[in-house]
Amino acid sequence: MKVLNCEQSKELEKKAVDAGMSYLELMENAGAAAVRFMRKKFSLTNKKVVILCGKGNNGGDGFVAGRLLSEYGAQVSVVLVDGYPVTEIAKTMFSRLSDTAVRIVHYADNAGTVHLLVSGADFILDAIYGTGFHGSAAENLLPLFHSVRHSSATVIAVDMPSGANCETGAVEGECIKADYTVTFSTLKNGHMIRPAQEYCGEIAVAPIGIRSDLINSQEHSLEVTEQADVRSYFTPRNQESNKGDYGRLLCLCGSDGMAGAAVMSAKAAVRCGAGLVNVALPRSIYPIVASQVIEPIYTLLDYDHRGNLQNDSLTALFYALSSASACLIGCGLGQSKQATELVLELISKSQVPLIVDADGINILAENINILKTVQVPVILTPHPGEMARLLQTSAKDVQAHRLAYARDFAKEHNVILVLKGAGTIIAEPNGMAHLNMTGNAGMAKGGSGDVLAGMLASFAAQGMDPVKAAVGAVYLHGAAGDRCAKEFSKTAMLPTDILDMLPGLFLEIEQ
Ligand SMILES: NC(=O)C1=CN([C@@H]2O[C@H](COP(=O)(O)OP(=O)(O)OC[C@H]3O[C@@H](n4cnc5c(N)ncnc54)[C@H](O)[C@@H]3O)[C@@H](O)[C@H]2O)[C@@H](O)CC1
Ligand SMILES: [K+]
Repeated sequence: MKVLNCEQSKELEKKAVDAGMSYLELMENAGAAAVRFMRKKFSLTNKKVVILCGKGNNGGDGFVAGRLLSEYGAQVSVVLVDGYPVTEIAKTMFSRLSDTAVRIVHYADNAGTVHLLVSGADFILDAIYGTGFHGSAAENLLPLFHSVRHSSATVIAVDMPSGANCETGAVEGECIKADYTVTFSTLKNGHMIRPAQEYCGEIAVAPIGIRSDLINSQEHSLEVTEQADVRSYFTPRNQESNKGDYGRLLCLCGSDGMAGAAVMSAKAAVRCGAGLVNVALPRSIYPIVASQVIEPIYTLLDYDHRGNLQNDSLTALFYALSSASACLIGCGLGQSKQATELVLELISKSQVPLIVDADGINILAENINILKTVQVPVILTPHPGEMARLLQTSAKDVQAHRLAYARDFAKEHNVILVLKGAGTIIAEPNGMAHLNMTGNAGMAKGGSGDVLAGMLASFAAQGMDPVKAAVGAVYLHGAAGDRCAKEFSKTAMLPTDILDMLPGLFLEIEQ
């Protein structure tokens, strides 16, 4: 599903105007769309509706809604929160209120009255700020925001909850917490990115008369993954095929004390259809891993008494790499000197897509320039803490700028960056980003990331385009996690339960 940023949204409106619509018509349709949404959901006759209007075009939509709601029998008060409108179209819409029963109140002169109206309202329509808002809400409005927060009215935000940045999803000060947000033509960044997303409530995308061919052809740089997208990434397995047709995945995963990561990533890779999985691991953990997952083959790594990898192990590892179609590095690998050397060797020598997770990322963070020399697709799957290490900042800072940081990193280092966490972002080097909405807090447990890495690497090994492999794996991993939460609860579900939900998901995809 397409998501537009503010500039793209303005571009789309301009195209509609070039194609014959007027801005006034767009505003009339926007206000009418908000009212249509309300009428569909609620009975409005004699209901008290307070419409908070800013001085920009978002306020203009509010004036339109006020006029129409009044025609439909609601008792409407329009509050001018910041004085009279300043744009020509909003001024026109304001003037059209003069022959109606709508009561107009200036917040600056009648704050007490406005607080009473808000606290007694059945519905509050928030048309203070829309896509034109940046920074934090004006200080003098904070008591009003406070009243709205404490009112029992149903709050409907027009286009965007006021106080949220539509472009970045940031909420820097007070913000209206809406029960519903009615937006126009397409979703915008702020509806999908936290923390703004949390203020939107249920989001409805309403048409405002812009032709669908203009919407479809509008350039965009963010997409929310849908099941239909993911389904299209898979082709049915050919009846005549054999294991050689489904790729060979080499996994350099696991170390003393972290055998489970190797088990989970390898199991996930096998579950997701790879023809052959080869796990390279220290001989010391082989019995544990192989007893838990028997489908892979194993390349055993032997170390001499000084802890250096023996030559024949290195030869075996590079032989495995030469026949692999993708290589997963890092789950439970540790950050020993030997692991570091191996990771850097594999990254610099690989001729096939590389998936770098967990300790592989930590090692990369110390040697980031190696990415300049890599010619193959590289997919990094950091959680916010690992991303913070890559960027030498804090996880909190990463979380506050998820989309921007993921995008910038992917561009700068020419990698596919999978920034995990609620609302995982997959950023491509060309600026395109994909947002994932599946998954839940029950997945916030050690091991979930190993499962994801194995899934992603499995798809890449089978020849799926690396971006699709990342987008598809993230979506299915979250969808499987959602099924686990339903069946086992968020508290009790295990990362390995995610693996058990994959067959059901693939059955649906294969239909
Ligand atoms: N452009 C169009 O053709 C359409 C626009 N529409 C509406 O227009 C909105 C965008 O309108 P605008 O671009 O006029 O912007 P907004 O109405 O969203 O807000 C801009 C106003 O808020 C003020 N403002 C911004 N940040 C502020 C801050 N931190 N503190 C105090 N004041 C601040 C600005 O000075 C400006 O007056 C959309 O969200 C949508 O609701 C709709 O009518 C559909 C058609
Ligand atoms: K608004």
